[in-house]
Amino acid sequence: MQTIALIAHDKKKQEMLDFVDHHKDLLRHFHLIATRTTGTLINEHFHLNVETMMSGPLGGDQQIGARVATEQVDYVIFLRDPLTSQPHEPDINALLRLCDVHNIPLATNRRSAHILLQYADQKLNKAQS
Ligand SMILES: O=C(CO)COP(=O)(O)O
Repeated sequence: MQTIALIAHDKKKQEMLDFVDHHKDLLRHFHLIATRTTGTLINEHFHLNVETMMSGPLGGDQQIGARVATEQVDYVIFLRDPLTSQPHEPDINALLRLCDVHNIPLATNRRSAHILLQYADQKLNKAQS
């Protein structure tokens, strides 16, 4: 099963919930991992069995980065808040960098996340046919 990492900054959490609601039938076919608050919220609303790491500011981005570095993540959806400075900015940048190092598809806003999931859906259907 392929793995998708889902991460949202605080001001993007509702957007992430709306996004997951829209795509939940597809997301059920993936192993989902997330930073703690994001993943807990998704689990409370949709029972998608998201595996949670630590919260972003406490090292969750780094934990997901470690999974990216060890090729255990296939896609990353990170709804970032570009208008609020984050205390753990270096961790965020490290995660984005690792996605580029390992050539992992990364979407950092909702529209690109939709496109990413359309692609993931096509790949899934191809693999199943
Ligand atoms: O801060 C985050 C990503 O940088 C998200 O962490 P939480 O999901 O724990 O809020």
